[in-house]
Amino acid sequence: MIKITVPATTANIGPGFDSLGIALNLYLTLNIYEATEQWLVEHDYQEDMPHDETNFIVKTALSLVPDLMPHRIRVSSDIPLARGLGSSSSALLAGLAMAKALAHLNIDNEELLDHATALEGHPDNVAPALFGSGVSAYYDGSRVYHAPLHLPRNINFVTFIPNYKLMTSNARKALPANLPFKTSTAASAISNTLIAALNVDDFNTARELIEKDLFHETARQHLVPELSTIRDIAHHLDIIGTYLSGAGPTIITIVPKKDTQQLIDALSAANLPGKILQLEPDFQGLSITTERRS
Ligand SMILES: Nc1ncnc2c1ncn2[C@@H]1O[C@H](COP(=O)(O)OP(=O)(O)O)[C@@H](O)[C@H]1O
Ligand SMILES: N[C@@H](CCOP(=O)(O)O)C(=O)O
Repeated sequence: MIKITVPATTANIGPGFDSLGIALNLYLTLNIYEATEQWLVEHDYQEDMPHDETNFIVKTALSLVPDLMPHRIRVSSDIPLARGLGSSSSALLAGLAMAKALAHLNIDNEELLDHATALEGHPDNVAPALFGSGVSAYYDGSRVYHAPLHLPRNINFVTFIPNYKLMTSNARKALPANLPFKTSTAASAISNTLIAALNVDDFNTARELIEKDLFHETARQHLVPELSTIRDIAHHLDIIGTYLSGAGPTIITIVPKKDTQQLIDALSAANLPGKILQLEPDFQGLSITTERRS
């Protein structure tokens, strides 16, 4: 049996729109069993998700190797769908990794990343899902340039997942078609300075810049009213950097570990409709293991 695991991801991290992302410790697991006549996809999603070759994971695998031999596969995942935690990127990478493993393809992670980004359209989820930890990336339309993002030690990602879904494609429709030159300069300066602050463990500067995004949050905040509520709660505790995870609706506050419980208690008391999780970075990224049955 071949087992593929891919972590969840939180993208943008405030001002790093389509560029910054961090892998988190929720996982999609894909088990690949025997070869079969037709693709057979078992899964435990509550959703109406195809069990045949029209399944997204199989379609992604076939985009890389069109004549891939069908197999019985099983997908299980604790990454919620369409919530801004990179479920589509995890499924997409699982499909590509399956094609690579079954067809014994000789492609490295760079090629895998280019292919995954071409399918996803932006690298900020697929890059950290592939490599683990934090990544800053730029896609020029054919190739991804990327570098690790330094993460402070002793932080948690206090994650509020609303009860409703928001498809990334819909949240992208809310974005402006253009940004004035002055705004773009400021937006990129904020993002650059956030990365520089993280590099020297200056968490005081970093957490302020996390909330100064000029690229996407203002345009999307009407879709996720909880963003301003959670920011207010977090600011009262004076510990905080809160941002819209990916395209939303999940909202994440990066917190020093010591302050985590205090924030979770305050968020729980607000009784917002959704789930609160305490997440941590994943440092491994995508993994493929082969288990031999005796
Ligand atoms: N394991 C999976 N198998 C099949 N399709 C999936 C899987 N995970 C995600 N998807 C597809 O991706 C969609 C969500 O993608 P998207 O809107 O980008 O949100 P997210 O922020 O979760 O990536 C789902 O509605 C579903 O169509
Ligand atoms: N940069 C993208 C990130 C989308 O992430 P997802 O987890 O919501 O798919 C965007 O903001 O649109």
